[in-house]
Order: sequence, then structure tokens, then C-alpha cells
Amino acid sequence: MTLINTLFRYSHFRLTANRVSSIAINNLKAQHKSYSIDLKKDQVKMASEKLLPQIFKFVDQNVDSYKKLLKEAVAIPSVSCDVTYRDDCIRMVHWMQDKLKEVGATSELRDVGFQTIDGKEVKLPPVLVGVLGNDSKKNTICIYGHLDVQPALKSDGWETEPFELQERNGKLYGRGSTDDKGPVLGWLHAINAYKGVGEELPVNLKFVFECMEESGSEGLDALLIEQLKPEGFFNTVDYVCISDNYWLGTTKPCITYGLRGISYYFLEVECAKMDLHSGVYGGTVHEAMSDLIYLMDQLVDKDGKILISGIYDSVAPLTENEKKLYTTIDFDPEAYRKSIGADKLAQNGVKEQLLMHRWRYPSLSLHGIEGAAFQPGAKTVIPGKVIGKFSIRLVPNQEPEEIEQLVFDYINKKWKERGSPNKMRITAQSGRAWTENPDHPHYQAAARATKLIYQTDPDMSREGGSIPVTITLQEASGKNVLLLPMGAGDDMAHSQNEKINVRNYIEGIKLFAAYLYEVGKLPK
Ligand SMILES: C[C@H](N)C(=O)N[C@@H](Cc1c[nH]cn1)C(=O)O
Ligand SMILES: [Zn+2]
Ligand SMILES: [Zn+2]
Repeated sequence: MTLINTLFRYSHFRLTANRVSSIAINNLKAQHKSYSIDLKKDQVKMASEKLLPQIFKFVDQNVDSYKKLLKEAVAIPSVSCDVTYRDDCIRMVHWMQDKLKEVGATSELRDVGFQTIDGKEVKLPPVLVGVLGNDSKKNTICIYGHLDVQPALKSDGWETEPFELQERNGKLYGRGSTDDKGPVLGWLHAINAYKGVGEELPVNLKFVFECMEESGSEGLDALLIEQLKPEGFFNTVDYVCISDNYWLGTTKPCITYGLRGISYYFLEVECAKMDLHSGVYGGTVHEAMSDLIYLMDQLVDKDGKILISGIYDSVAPLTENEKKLYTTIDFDPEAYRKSIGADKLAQNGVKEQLLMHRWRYPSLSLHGIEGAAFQPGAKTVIPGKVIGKFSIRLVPNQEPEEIEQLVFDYINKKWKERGSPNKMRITAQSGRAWTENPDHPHYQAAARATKLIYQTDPDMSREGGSIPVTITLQEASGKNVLLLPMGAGDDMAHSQNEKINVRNYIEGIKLFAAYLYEVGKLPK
């Protein structure tokens, strides 16, 4: 096989195994080098020496406008899990479509149907699908991001209004600043910076921006697999890039090749048709809340061990090679502990164990109870119906259907043991874990871009969070998928006072521009 054939096959081969041979990579490096020198010697030299510094200068000159646009985006409360914000979600997608148009992309809003809430059909926000450039000589990157956010109220403990972006001490506070509006806008700014210095983009781009990620990406898989794929959307895609995660710590950049999946449960117990006064009815009913607390307390022990029978059986075994990877990762458990204000961490605070339990072992979290009297004050109600919410972060080899069945069987068994006359119902929504090959040239290109911006080699990391569509994009495109985080590990996504550091936002824009440049240099 000739070198060029090797390369062609390599770059179009779907890498399901987690490693490729170092021979292939060395071949690729050699070819990559001669490609640059033979075909575009002067151009490449000019580009690497002048273009990116010019772009970086342009970015530094436009910081105020980048902050202003993020403020506009944060001001749209696109909370996907609460249907009262559904119009805001739709408005957010339209807003983004206008912005894509301004950078020269063509796009369409794809209808993904309805979601059923309490037996009612509610329209899902459309998915924004865009294209910028179709030069067959250039590589094409598919960029995914999400425009929806988790709920936030000032009364949750925010220092300022969550939907008003506020700058304090070099940090931009606001819901969605880091998850995921800042990074999504980062792509726009990077594209705009190429325009700003009068240079054409080194790659073609395709965009998939949704507004339901925080609520299980409803409708998106069907759009990608049943519509966009058959229509040929992925035929020209060479790489997929997602910026919807964070550095592990606060100073060292990373590139991410794995995510946990998620299996989210709604456990409902009903004892009466309405809420009851405990003074009037207390002592006469089997209370739903007591049943629910009993069930929820059977799920996980105080050290975080999941008590559901068989749950660990399919977890991918830890190999010696994998074990070694954890020792070199830059992660300070003590700084991590302090940053969240915990007295003591699980896993005895041992770095490798903490990382493994965050990335490669499942964890079960109890999130809350709908219908409970959670507001301040001594409310004396017996809730008629309560819904306990918990989730399990899934890891490689754990199939959602298999895990859901284990959970249902376990809850049914415990419910029988409880012997309550009340009504119990459990439902789930799940997405698989994802891993990718971090030795791929795509990751090397992103690492070069990262080093250029942050002057250090990034860690290759995994992450404990979930982006349900990642594995779908990997399967639909058959191409290498990479997560390129913009924000820092202490950004507090989903939490009170979510923020993005001005530095991460601005250097992140430069990182995206450099990444586009580096991927543009990869052989076609
Ligand atoms: C990692 C990503 N930025 C994120 O926050 N993902 C969410 C996705 C989700 C799934 N169900 C609800 N939200 C997460 O990991 O919780
Ligand atoms: Zn999120
Ligand atoms: Zn996100």
C-alpha cells in the first residue's frame, strides 16, 4: 500500500478501537510534513508566522464586542427543562441563526417534533443546522453546541441576576456563560476573526446547534440518523468538534476523549389525589413521601457505592495501561476539595481513585423531589404525589437498556419488600457513554493549537459529565470526534454563580481559530 493510500484510508477509517498503530501515526507525520513543504511552502510559512498572530491581535482588539454578544445570549433564559421557557428556547435558536447569517453561513431550522409532558404534547425547539464553505480541497469540521441552559434563580444563591452577565474580577458571571453559550459564541468570533484579517477560513464548517441538551437532547438523534445522515449531511464531514466541557483544573488546558453517559430516573409515589393537612390527615394515610425516602435510601451507600444488584458487572475492566494514564494527569485533590468547600472527599482523596470514579466508574446521585415542600417555612403538608429524581452516570460497556432493567427490577423488589398500598411508577431516559481515540491526528492538531495558545501540552482527559449526542455524531459521521474545552474546572456549570473567566473566553476564541488552522493543514 502506498503512503498516500495509507493516509487516505486512515483519515476515513472509523476508529472504534481506542488505539491506532504508532506506525500509521509516524507515516502520517512524515506525509503531513512533506505535504506542507511541497505544495504550499511559502503560503504555509507565511500563514504560520503571520496569520495566527494577526488573528490573535484582532481578537484582543475586539474583547468588548465579544463580552457584549455573550451578554445578549445570556439574557435569553433558554431553560430547556421548564416548558414555561419554551418560547425563550425558540427565540434563542432564532437569535443564533441570525448570528450564523452574519458570519456568512447558510442555515435552516429543523423541526424535531413534540415532547410529551404530563400527557400533553409540547413543541420542541428547532435544531439549527448550518453550513459555511464547500471547498472540496478543504477539510470539513462539524461543530456541535447547545443553546439551552439549566434553570437558575437569584434566590438559589446567586450573587447577581443569573440572566444578566456581570463582570467581576476577570470573570463573567451568568447562566450559560461557560455551558454552553460562551463556547458556541467562541466559534462565531473565531470565524469572524479570519474575516477581520481578510483571510478565508482554512476549513469548511457544518453546524448543529440544539436547545434541548440539558434535557436529554430530545428529537436530536432522530434528526441526525433518520434525516441528516440519509440526506448526505455527513458525507463531506472529516472531523467533529464539540466545545461543551471544561478543563480538569483551573490552569492547565486539556482535550477530552471520553464522557460518561447518563440514565436519569423519575420515581413517582402517589398516596392521595391532593396534598393533605398533616393535622387533619396525619396518622390515617400511608404517606407517599415516606415510601419515596425509603426507596431512595436503598440506592447508594454513604461512600457512594451503588447498591443496585449487578450494576458494576458490565463496567469495562481497568487495564494496566489505562491505570498508568491517571498518574500523569495534572490534578490536585486538595485544591479541588477547597474549591467546592467540602470537608473531605470520597475515595480517601486519592488522586487516581478520584479521577477513575469521576471518569470510568458509574456514580449514582440523588437530585431532588418534586412535590415536596422544599420552600422555606414550616409547611405542614402531606404531599399527595412526590417524584424522586436520581441519575446514574454510565461508563463504557454499560448499555442503557440493561442498566434501566436492573434499576427497575431492583426498585420493584424493594417496593414489594416495603409492602405499601400506594401507587409507584418509575420511568427513565438514558444516553450512552462515549470514548474516542486520542492518538488520532485530529487530537494532535488540537494539541498543537492548544500549545500555541497556552504554551503547554494539554492533558488528554476524560470527563464525568454527559453530552448524549456525542456518540450519535461519532456513529453518524464515522469520523473522529474531539472535545475542545474553553472553560475552567471551577466554572460551576449547572450551579450557582456559573462563570467563564475572561481569559478562558478570549484565549478560547484564539484556540478555536488556531484549531481551525491546524485542522486545515491535515491531509485531505
Ligand atoms: C457536559 C455538558 N456540558 C453537560 O452539562 N451535560 C449535561 C447533560 C444532561 C443530561 N441530562 C441532563 N443534562 C450533564 O452532564 O448533566
Ligand atoms: Zn450542562
Ligand atoms: Zn453543556
